[in-house]
Amino acid sequence: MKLYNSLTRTAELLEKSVLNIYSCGPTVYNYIHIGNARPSILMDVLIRFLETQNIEINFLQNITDIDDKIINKAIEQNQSEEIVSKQFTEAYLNDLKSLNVKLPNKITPISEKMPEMIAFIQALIDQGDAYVSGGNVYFNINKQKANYGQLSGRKIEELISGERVEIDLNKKNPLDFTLWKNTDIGKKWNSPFGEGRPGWHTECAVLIEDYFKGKTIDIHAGGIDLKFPHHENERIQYIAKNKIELANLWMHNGHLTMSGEKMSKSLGNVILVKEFVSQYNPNLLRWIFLTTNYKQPLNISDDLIEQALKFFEKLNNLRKKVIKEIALNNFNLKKINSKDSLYVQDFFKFMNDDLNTPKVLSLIEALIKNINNKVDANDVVDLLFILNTLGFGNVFNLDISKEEIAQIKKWKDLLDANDFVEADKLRDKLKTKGLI
Ligand SMILES: Nc1ncnc2c1ncn2[C@@H]1O[C@H](COP(=O)(O)OP(=O)(O)OP(=O)(O)O)[C@@H](O)[C@H]1O
Ligand SMILES: [Zn+2]
Repeated sequence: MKLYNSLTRTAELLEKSVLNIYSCGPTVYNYIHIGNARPSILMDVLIRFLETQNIEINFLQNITDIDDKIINKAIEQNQSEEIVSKQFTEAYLNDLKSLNVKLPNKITPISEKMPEMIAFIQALIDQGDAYVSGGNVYFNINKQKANYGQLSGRKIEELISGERVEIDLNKKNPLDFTLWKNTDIGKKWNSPFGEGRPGWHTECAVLIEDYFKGKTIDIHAGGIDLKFPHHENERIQYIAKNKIELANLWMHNGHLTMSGEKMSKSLGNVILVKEFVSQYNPNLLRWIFLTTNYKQPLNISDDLIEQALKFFEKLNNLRKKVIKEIALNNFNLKKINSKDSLYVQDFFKFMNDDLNTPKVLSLIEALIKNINNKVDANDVVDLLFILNTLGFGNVFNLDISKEEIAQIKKWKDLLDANDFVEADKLRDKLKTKGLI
């Protein structure tokens, strides 16, 4: 398949049978919002799709369980940092489950890798790629000028004059970033360079090095806001330490916005995942994300939610229609053609084209229309396959027991015999079960 690589700014062919993937996980100081769910659902769709082609996936994600935001929350709640991070790690995993997102192969809280972090930073100091100053350890950008800025596509001079860089007299170069932070508050670890905590960029780089044994991974994913400085700084440390690229391909999803502004905890314009799923079927969010290419920004609105509701209503009506065919006309879900149909071929073509999900949704619409015209086993099986691959769970569930078939038949007989009172009673029962 072809995927867009933020590093080379081209769509590149992905042709391996085993893929090592990393995605930056949440900082666990709060519940996640539906914007945070965009990278999770994106990776879920990508991985489910790759798995249909028997590609083996090794997917690692971190949990940032040490951070200033967690410390502040712990102080605010008068609780330990461990309790706060444990509470929100569990909430995060629950939210993923509620969205039918398959968990990564490995989820590692960064606090579990402290000796590895310290060894990594020490190695960078030993080789002159990092230095101790004012109790902190900084990465030495001057030594890596040739590689720095490649991911974000910015020149060092531009970055230095940029307003995002804070002036710090401890630094040799204003772009030098913190690998180890000497701090007064929060949990601290002992290290040869003093008590403190690792910086966020180092955490991801070390986890990747540790889990993937210092190799170049295939895909590194995360939201576009992480491209600079976070991913740039992850990458440069890895290059300095291991003399190889961190990732062959960098994948960045666009932001979910609300009224045109990035959905963000700090701005407060958030819909939490747990709020969303208590109000709507979680599949709505997945559908909403698929309406737009993952690289583009996506604005959530009442109108879009309305469109999603309509789509699932249509799908549910179709499901009932097929169930009726199964119960009353002995419709059999066996595929007649063993070869991939044109629909499935198109599905692969669109997905292979950098996950062109808007086109996939149009394809689903066409398939639904076709089945509505004539309930055909090949079409129904194709629709099931496509919905399943996209991770829509059992939204198009056609399972029906013999007993339920008998009840639908009986309802039909009662109607034919004009026994409307009994027919209505049975109809209510079948309706509650979502069968008609
Ligand atoms: N509005 C958004 N749309 C899409 N992805 C987002 C959005 N906000 C955050 N992300 C992504 O969610 C993932 C988790 O990030 P993280 O926990 O750092 O969120 P965050 O940046 O703290 O959120 P916020 O900006 O709301 O405080 C990252 O990959 C990040 O890029
Ligand atoms: Zn990261």
